[in-house]
Amino acid sequence: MLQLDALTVRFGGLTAVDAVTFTAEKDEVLGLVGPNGAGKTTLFNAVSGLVRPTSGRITFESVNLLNIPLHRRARMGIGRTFQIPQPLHELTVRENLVVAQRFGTGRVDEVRIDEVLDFTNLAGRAQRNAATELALTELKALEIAKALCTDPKLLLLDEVLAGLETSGKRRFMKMLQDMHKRFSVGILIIEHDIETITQLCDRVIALDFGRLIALGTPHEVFSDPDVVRSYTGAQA
Ligand SMILES: Nc1ncnc2c1ncn2[C@@H]1O[C@H](COP(=O)(O)OP(=O)(O)OP(=O)(O)O)[C@@H](O)[C@H]1O
Repeated sequence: MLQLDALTVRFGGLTAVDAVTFTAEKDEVLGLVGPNGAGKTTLFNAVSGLVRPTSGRITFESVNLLNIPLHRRARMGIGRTFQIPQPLHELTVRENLVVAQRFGTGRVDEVRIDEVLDFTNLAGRAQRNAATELALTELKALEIAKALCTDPKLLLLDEVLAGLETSGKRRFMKMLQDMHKRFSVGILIIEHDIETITQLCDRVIALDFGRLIALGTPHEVFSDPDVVRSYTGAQA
């Protein structure tokens, strides 16, 4: 579904993503790991259209994304969440979903919004102010809900589980697994926690200094000497 061929993003002299090649399929949950600064968010930005690649190619369902702007990528089915939840201030939870859906699809589908509110356990909070009246777990659920409203085929999730305590994290992981099946949405997820990635993902990509250093099952990747070294080095 999504294919990256030698994708490279440079910021001046810094190569944030360095000739990365891989394919993500609709029926899988794919993890993206690597130490801080490895290039994970930049890769997401290139796929969603926030950053223009320096070289290489990104195709989605065989369409070259190079000259396709952000909103059209959303309409093609590429959804994303941000590391720091970004609700629209002054608006309720439901209004946030309406805005996100209109941007991502060009229309408003109240039935879909109700279904998504229900699925993300936000139905009881629909009339609350999204910026000031939600707990962290609810804010993160809203990020997922905003993306789900746009009927995505592929969701890019940027550290959606970060900051949650154990039980919240467990509930959220279950929601992501259910979402993958119920809405037939492929998932590409950035996450630091090895246990979470191992439980959630079919395959994992490890980046280090922008380069893809391992790709395989969680077990294969987390036992790869280069990955162990990159994680140990990062902690040291
Ligand atoms: N707009 C930008 N301009 C210049 N440098 C940038 C820009 N965005 C990211 N970088 C740099 O590119 C490199 C990769 O950053 P990126 O945020 O993609 O890493 P990451 O793996 O997502 O890190 P983290 O886990 O901390 O979120 C870093 O060295 C970062 O400082």
